[in-house]
Amino acid sequence: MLYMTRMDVTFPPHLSAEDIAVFQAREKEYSGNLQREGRIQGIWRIVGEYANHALFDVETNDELHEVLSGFPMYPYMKVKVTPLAKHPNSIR
Ligand SMILES: O=C(O)C[C@H]1C=CC(=O)O1
Repeated sequence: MLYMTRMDVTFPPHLSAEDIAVFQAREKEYSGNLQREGRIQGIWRIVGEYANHALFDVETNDELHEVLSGFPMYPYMKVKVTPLAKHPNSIR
């Protein structure tokens, strides 16, 4: 099942630049693993925002929730999920 997500990241002001760098490194590793596994099909930066759109391919809502809540930055993310169905005009 395909899901388009939007993740907005807001770090609390008490986190230092070093704390944030650690989160970013952990996030890169976690996200890279999901991309290598094919559970993230693509991820794009939303221009001008600390936010992304990502296309997930997972089996169930529960799996998506597990994957999303495993992101190291999850406590600092607002996530919007859009489930995708086949468009009747799609040629693929
Ligand atoms: O930098 C971001 O957009 C936050 C984060 C969420 C997933 C990911 O790979 O990075």
